[in-house]
Amino acid sequence: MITVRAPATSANLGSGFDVFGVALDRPADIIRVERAERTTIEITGVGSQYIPTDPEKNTVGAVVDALDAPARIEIDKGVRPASGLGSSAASAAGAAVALNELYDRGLSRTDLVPIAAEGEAVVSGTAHADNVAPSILGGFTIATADGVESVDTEIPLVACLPEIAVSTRDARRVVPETASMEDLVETVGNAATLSVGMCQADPDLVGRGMADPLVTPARAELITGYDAVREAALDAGATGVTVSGAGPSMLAVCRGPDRRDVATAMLDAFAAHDVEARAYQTQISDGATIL
Ligand SMILES: Nc1ncnc2c1ncn2[C@@H]1O[C@H](COP(=O)(O)OP(=O)(O)OP(=O)(O)O)[C@@H](O)[C@H]1O
Ligand SMILES: N[C@@H](CCO)C(=O)O
Repeated sequence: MITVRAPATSANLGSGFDVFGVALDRPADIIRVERAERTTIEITGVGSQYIPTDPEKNTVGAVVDALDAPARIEIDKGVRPASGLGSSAASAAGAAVALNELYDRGLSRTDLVPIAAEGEAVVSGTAHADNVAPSILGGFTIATADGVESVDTEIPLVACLPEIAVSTRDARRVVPETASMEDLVETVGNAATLSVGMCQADPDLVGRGMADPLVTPARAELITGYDAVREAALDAGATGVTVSGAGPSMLAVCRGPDRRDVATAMLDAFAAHDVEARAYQTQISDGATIL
């Protein structure tokens, strides 16, 4: 049996829609695989009742097919589904790493990224790699049609998950189909600033570079209390706040000493809107680990 811990991730980071992602040091999914004639999936853990065990409908099923690696698969969910924390991707990423090892396929971590991304197509309709890339490779990742780059870096984060359900499929429907040249220029500048900030492990630059006039405003409307939570986090010292992935989680970048205050401020602001939430005081981390 092979066991893999695959971390939660936060995609987009505002200015990098469908491109940027980071691995979080918690929460994580645990994936166990052993060879079998026919693929079966058992799921335990947070939100497991909402996740299909049919391999045709679970993200790990597409990975099994791509690697031609039938297995008995146990998924212990640490990452709540429809959270904006890469729940569907964590399972796909963990399965890709585990099945590659189990069947001795010899693929590199980079090779596994497009394979795990096939799982994302099962749930959201597109094989976007911005969650599976950081869950497999760790760090800050830039996933484009031409491949994936990753940067090891250290940035303190707060990921705040409200008890609101937003599916990636629904959140993709509100993404504008066109953009003005003015907004594109602003976004390119912000994305470049963010990338430099990641390379320099500078929370100020990363926070500034997360600003996004294109996708985030439409998605923020799906999150009750978004503006108040964002303001509260900034007042408590966050250097930038945005929607995590497709939401409903919100991601705040901060300096290490401010992380606890930022988490408390975000929770209090959600509570003021009668929304229960939990906050992960976290940081950018390594990718999937074989235990
Ligand atoms: N192994 C899996 N783990 C989690 N969700 C899964 C899995 N397989 C299928 N799903 C389905 O995927 C959907 C959750 O994926 P979705 O992309 O909406 O959320 P997310 O991965 O938490 O968000 P994001 O990609 O924005 O970070 C749910 O409908 C769930 O049933
Ligand atoms: N880039 C994806 C991430 C969520 O799966 C989106 O925002 O729709």
